[in-house]
Amino acid sequence: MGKDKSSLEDLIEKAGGCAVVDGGFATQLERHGAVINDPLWSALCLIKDPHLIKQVHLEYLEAGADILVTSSYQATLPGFLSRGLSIEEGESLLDKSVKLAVEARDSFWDSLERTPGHCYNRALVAASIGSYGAYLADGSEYSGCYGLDVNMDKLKDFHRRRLQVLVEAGPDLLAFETIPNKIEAQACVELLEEENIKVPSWICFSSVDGENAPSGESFKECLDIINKSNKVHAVGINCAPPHFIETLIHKFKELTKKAIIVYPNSGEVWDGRAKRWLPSKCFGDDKFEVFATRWRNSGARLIGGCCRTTPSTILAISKIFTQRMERERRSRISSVFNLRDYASHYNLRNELQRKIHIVSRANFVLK
Ligand SMILES: C[S+](C)CC[C@H](N)C(=O)O
Ligand SMILES: N[C@@H](CCS)C(=O)O
Ligand SMILES: [Zn+2]
Repeated sequence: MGKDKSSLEDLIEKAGGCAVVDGGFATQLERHGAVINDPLWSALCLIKDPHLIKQVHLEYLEAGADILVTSSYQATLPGFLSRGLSIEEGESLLDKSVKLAVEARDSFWDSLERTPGHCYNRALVAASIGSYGAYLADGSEYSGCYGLDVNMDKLKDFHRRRLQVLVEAGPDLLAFETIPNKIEAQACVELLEEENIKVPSWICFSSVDGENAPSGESFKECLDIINKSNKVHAVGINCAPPHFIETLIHKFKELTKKAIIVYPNSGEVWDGRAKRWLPSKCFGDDKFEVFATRWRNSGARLIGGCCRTTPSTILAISKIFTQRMERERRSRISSVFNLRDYASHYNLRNELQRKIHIVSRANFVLK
């Protein structure tokens, strides 16, 4: 029996085979002046400036994002508790992170009703679940070094309640982001099963060498675990430099049948101690445009940007994908016309032959 298409697969199909994920969320908050040099990082805005969160979501929608990733990357209950908030307040902020994105999506979609012929899809909201390393706020989402006291149970305990609250808030998808090692990938997979989560999810790894997970463990080891789960619909890389991505897509294609998702950062490197981006090989929107085509041709089905990319990056990607879809649509129409031409030519020929046959038969009868 064929299995039903998930909302994610449906979106990918509607988008012409490759959907666009939004870009750096915290980056865009900062461009609007938000100060997030804080252990809560972008989640600080959930407390201080929720309107700005909605505005950034709207900017990514306008740029053509098919998927919004929520502001919950570094929003965690222990993080909020150490801020002096109660459990109820922390849970309400997690709920709010999803609601803000849903509200932005709904109001943008409603406004499009007044724009005939627009080429947007109704976006999906993916609840961001940053890695344990993100919560540690020491840059360990890029090293995978969690210390000896961190075992499977600890990781599951860390993720469980946030996962429950986010799911309860009603996102379309779950986005596990910048997972740096095998044990955390396994914790996520086991949790999805234990909590019987019905919301489709993706799991994305960071990478600092372009070959392995940051911990040094091979992606084969990591994907072997994920492949066993039917709760994970896509797997890939986020917040790694763009020049690693094409090779990693080819590697992932050999390791999994799941949809492949990539949303790299600009190429700059995060200094976890100084809490700032170090200037290094940095790729602009023009490069993303070229890369995105190559990533798509290599087999990625979800493409976007992560830190230090902005709505203009997403606009560059979505524009070339929309143009491509338009070209494909035109060539489909022209091949339908060709087929029709052929069919009418064929019918005409048959019709002529039938008439010739009738005339010759009549001649024969008359003779
Ligand atoms: C994706 S990194 C730039 C997020 C910030 C990091 N977890 C930190 O707090 O240092
Ligand atoms: N969704 C997060 C990921 C940080 S690596 C953001 O874009 O800020
Ligand atoms: Zn990032």
